[in-house]
Amino acid sequence: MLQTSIDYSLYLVTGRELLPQGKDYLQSLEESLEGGVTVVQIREKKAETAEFLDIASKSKDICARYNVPLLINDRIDIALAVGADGVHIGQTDMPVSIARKLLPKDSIIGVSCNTIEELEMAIKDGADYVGIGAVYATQTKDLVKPLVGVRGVGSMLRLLDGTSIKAVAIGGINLKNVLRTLHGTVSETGHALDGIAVVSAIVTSINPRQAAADLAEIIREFKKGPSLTRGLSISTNGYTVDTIINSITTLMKSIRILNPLIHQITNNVVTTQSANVTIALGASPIMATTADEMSDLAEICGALLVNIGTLTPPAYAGMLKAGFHVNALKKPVVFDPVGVGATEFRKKVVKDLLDKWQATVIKGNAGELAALVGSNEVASKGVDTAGEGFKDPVLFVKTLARRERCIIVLTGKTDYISDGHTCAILNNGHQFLGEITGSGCATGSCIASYCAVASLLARADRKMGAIPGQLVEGDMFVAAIAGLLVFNVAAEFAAVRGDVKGPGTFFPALVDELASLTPEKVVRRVKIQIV
Ligand SMILES: Cc1ncc(COP(=O)(O)OP(=O)(O)O)c(N)n1
Ligand SMILES: Cc1ncsc1CCOP(=O)(O)O
Repeated sequence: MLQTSIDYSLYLVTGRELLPQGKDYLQSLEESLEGGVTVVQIREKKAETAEFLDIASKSKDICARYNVPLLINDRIDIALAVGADGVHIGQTDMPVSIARKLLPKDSIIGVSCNTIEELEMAIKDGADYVGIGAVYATQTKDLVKPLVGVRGVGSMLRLLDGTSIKAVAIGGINLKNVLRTLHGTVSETGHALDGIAVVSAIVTSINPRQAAADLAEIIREFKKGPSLTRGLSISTNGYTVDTIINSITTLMKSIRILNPLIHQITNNVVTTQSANVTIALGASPIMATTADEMSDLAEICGALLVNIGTLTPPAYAGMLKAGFHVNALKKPVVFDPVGVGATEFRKKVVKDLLDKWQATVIKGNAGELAALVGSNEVASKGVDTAGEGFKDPVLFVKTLARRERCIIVLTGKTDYISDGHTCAILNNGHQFLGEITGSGCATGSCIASYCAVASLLARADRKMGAIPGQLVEGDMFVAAIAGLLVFNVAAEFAAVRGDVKGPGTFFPALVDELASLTPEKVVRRVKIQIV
């Protein structure tokens, strides 16, 4: 089989010990191939040589009928004996150079990689493909190395730019997280995985044909969708102020009709304010933190907001579950890493959350976003930015959006929003917003509310941006701008009201203005620049 013709999309690693009771191994393999598995690796950790040989030989015959390459885990001798298409070798197995000498010309050699250093070595050694992992926790193998996480995979994929080496990710990947994994692992340079390797997601199924078909469809749709290169915005022709304003007008009108439910796991300083702001916009808040209810809430909400302002271990457990379920249902997740730079615990939690689920929008001030990327260009004081902001905020948000595969909102006197390609610069708002607590958190509620509307509209009308292979459907870039703009313009109207004497009377007036704000009033005051 020609190396170039190999499709790594859905790579099955076998695991006979995981078969459902009564399910025959060869039957399961054949059904998996019917469902769309494109590469098979026989992984037999406990079989004696004779048994391994028998299984490999029978598996080879079945794979040949489907024209699917068969690889052998670890054992060069078995690969040679059954005429397999190649081998998969781990870091402590046979070196690639020796395997290459022993195997026939054009054999495929895959290498497991857990770190950048291992990947660099695999490239140097001339591997044909790499298996990067484990991405997530898995029950299938006792892991001795740290989890790579989706963002870790993305930073490794960059190294494959300009090479012909293919890459699959492995470890804990299943139907619920496969799209999130494909989306989140795309590198800053746009390098995507060639495929996904799974054991339990197919082998444990009583219907492996269906399990494989479901995975294969998601992978296929992702690969052909523009989300591969565009991330979470939908315009391929570029945005203009007019197109953005038109879309915001639609979102503002639709929110009062659709009244989306916004699930908010937020901090206990701002819960009531954020809920009231959400209602004033025309959406419905539900403020719930308990892990046990996250799966049900994901089904009924239009979007999720996760705000770590007053982080507690139970809320953290809820956040992990909520984002996972919301990702699986392709709904938006807005993430507000409040005060991430303040403590090591917050830093650890933020890294973990972003590795476990994909944020649609990350919103933060300069201090928070600097801490998120580990930069000391901007300092924080608790939850606030200290001193000057970024030297080049436009470049910063564009780069971070590409790295995190989401929309980045950098808040401050001037707000910067980017999808990694375009940046919107907003200059609305009022100084009172900086004199009350929770205005930043409430902005997160506004962004989540409009993200929900954009996603619901897209699902209802394919023309509004629904793309099957995309992690979240609808234009999240415009939705994020809408959230900021509506909140900040309402603040401008509230601040000049006769009944507003200062920050204390400002907040109720702000809620009133949000409740009565029209698209026409927003259009009149908008100060936006697109770069
Ligand atoms: C595609 C793929 N990637 C990684 C592995 C893991 O291989 P290894 O590190 O050799 O561990 P074992 O599978 O031998 O336990 C793999 N098998 N396949
Ligand atoms: C073989 C292997 N190597 C790293 S994780 C893993 C097991 C993957 O199994 P599953 O897909 O069931 O998590």
